Amino acid sequence: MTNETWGQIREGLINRVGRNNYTTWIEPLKLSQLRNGVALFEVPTSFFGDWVQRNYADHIRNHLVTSGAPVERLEFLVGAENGAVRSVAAKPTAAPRAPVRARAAAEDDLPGAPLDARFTFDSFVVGKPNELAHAAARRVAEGGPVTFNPLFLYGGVGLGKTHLMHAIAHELRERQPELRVLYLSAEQFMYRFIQALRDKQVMDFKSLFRSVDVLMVDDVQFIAGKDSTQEEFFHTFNALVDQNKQIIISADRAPGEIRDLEDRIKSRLQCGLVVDLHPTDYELRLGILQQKAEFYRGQYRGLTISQGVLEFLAHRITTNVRVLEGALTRLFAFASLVGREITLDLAQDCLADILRASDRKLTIEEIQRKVAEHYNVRLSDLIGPKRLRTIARPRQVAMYLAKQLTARSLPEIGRRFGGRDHTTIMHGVRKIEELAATDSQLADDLQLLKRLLQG
Ligand SMILES: Nc1ncnc2c1ncn2[C@@H]1O[C@H](COP(=O)(O)OP(=O)(O)OP(=O)(O)O)[C@@H](O)[C@H]1O
Repeated sequence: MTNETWGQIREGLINRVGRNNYTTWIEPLKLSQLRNGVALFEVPTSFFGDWVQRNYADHIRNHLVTSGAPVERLEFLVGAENGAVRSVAAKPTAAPRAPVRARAAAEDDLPGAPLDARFTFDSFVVGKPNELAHAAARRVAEGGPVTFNPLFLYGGVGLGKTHLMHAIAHELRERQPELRVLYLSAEQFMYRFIQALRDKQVMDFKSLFRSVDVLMVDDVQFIAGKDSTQEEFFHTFNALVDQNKQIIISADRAPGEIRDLEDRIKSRLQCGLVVDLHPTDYELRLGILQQKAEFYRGQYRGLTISQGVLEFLAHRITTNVRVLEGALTRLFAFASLVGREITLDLAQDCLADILRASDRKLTIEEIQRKVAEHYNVRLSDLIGPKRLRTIARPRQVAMYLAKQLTARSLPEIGRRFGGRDHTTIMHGVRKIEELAATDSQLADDLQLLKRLLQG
């Protein structure tokens, strides 16, 4: 099999892995050779090869076998600039840690935001929901040749985007102090730009932003709808990419979902690696709590917190990490003030408001409204009797989400969908489950809606 044939058959994987994953991980793979049951792919970086090996190797192998190629295993080689290749197994060599001396010289004139010293890789707890974002951030922080540009991190409030960006900046500054690393929020980018316009110093602004080696812009959704800032951002972005300088961006949603952001910017933002920080799961929350509790134990000497209380908090506070941290901080401060032990009772008293807010239940009406808005259909149609496919499918999506995201029974859901029978709801839920397994667009829609509803 040649690379050309691979190019023709690989599209069959879109349904298995979803379009986004296909574009990011499958399309860039070049089949270098297929011999003795081993398919050898060329990949841009060792990180890339590792990720594909871990997550997509089985899909690719099965697909090759069903397409008639006798493949037993996959191997990945990193394509080097001169055409030579090195095996993915080879550990990437970390850039030597240079002394911190050159740092001030490199960044003296940069108008960035200060970095939070606590936001490092060491203090970032890794779990399934943020595994890829963390790995990608680590890769960028190693420095070396730019492999994906930009790195686009997105996710709901308080899930660690800023933490990861600061961690990259800390690490780069330590490894390569001569690099000009600029971190700022999109809001600060806009104010600096407006200030430059007002002071007639736009050329200075442009040359300053084009002189950095690494640009990090946090919360980029802020510039949506702000036309001249978007324009300037677009030119800065292009100038840096042309110079092969690393850009790291964060936002509260994927580039394609940011309203009022110009299409050309969306498409630029999608060119690199787009990574989602998923809402936390129980294990990750517990891990974060354990790490922070360790820190507080040192601060409030003599004060301890039992595993049971930590588990209780991880179960009950599911909104985001910022709230979780806030709860623990309050608990330690309160216990130390009143001189009491941290018990479950104390936690329930002291955190009553946070626990109540976390208990807020999503309603079926909220789900229906969000789904109607997403598919651009009327709420009354979504609940009503119309059988048109353009309405019936969103209706089934809403039924599916109502079952997944609330504790309501099928008859209860049926009542809220215009008095439908529970078997109709069950049919709708099953239909969406089946379709989502093969229809990547639908799977993406479900993921987005869940995030919006739970965020
Ligand atoms: N995986 C993690 N391990 C340790 N701390 C974390 C983790 N995720 C988030 N945090 C902590 O949660 C708090 C909120 O994180 P951060 O500010 O990075 O969120 P964000 O995604 O940028 O949110 P926003 O969109 O509101 O800016 C920070 O104190 C951060 O250190």
